[in-house]
Amino acid sequence: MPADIRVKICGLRDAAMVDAAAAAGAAYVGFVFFAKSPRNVTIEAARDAALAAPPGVAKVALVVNPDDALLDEITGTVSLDMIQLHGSESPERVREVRARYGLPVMKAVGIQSAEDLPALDIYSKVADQLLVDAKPVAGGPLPGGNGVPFDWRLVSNRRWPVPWMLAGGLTPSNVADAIALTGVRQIDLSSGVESAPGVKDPVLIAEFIQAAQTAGRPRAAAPSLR
Ligand SMILES: O=C(O)c1ccccc1NCC(=O)[C@H](O)[C@H](O)COP(=O)(O)O
Repeated sequence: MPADIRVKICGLRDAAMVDAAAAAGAAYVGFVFFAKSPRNVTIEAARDAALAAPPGVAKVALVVNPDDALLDEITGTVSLDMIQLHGSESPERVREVRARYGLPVMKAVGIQSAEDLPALDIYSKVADQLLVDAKPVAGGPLPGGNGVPFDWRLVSNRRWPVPWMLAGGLTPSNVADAIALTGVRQIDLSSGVESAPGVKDPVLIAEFIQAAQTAGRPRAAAPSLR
């Protein structure tokens, strides 16, 4: 039987949110370091929140075109398992960050049309994981976390040499379709489990993870009539 679907709940801001995500079965928790986001955390708040993550739950720092000074401060303060680069970082920058911090790097790639797909092949050669997300609206305030899906058929049953996560507008109601259509085994989301911008809802988190894991399990064979 394939392993369970692994869910990353992104944009957690305190220990209570981390507790709720971990209790519901999240495999990853994400902290957003981006001042314009309603999910932005200070480095100190992320440090405290990360301490609430039990062993086995990976702690991810999400940054957008970070310089080394910011990454030095984050990685020197917060206990982390992965860095998520969510800006326009080049493949060379992905390599540099991996080498400098000794942490796995997940590179987010925004998808809107088939023209965006070659970037996934390029980044799959330098990153440890890919985050296949909806492309943000041009001129919009946030590079991610916009609650907007893309056309999942573009990545239907696609594989890369590294693991990947699907993101963009996923909710408890549409996650089963997303899994069925793409064959993805890892899911990332943020706004789909919020009661208000930046405020995670523990009930929605539990509902989402339950829906994702149910959808990811192979169906039992129909009983024989004889
Ligand atoms: O979530 C944010 O506020 C954010 C800000 C800046 C860059 C990226 C951001 N989020 C990226 C994520 O990893 C989200 O989980 C992903 O884009 C999906 O978001 P959603 O469509 O809200 O589920």
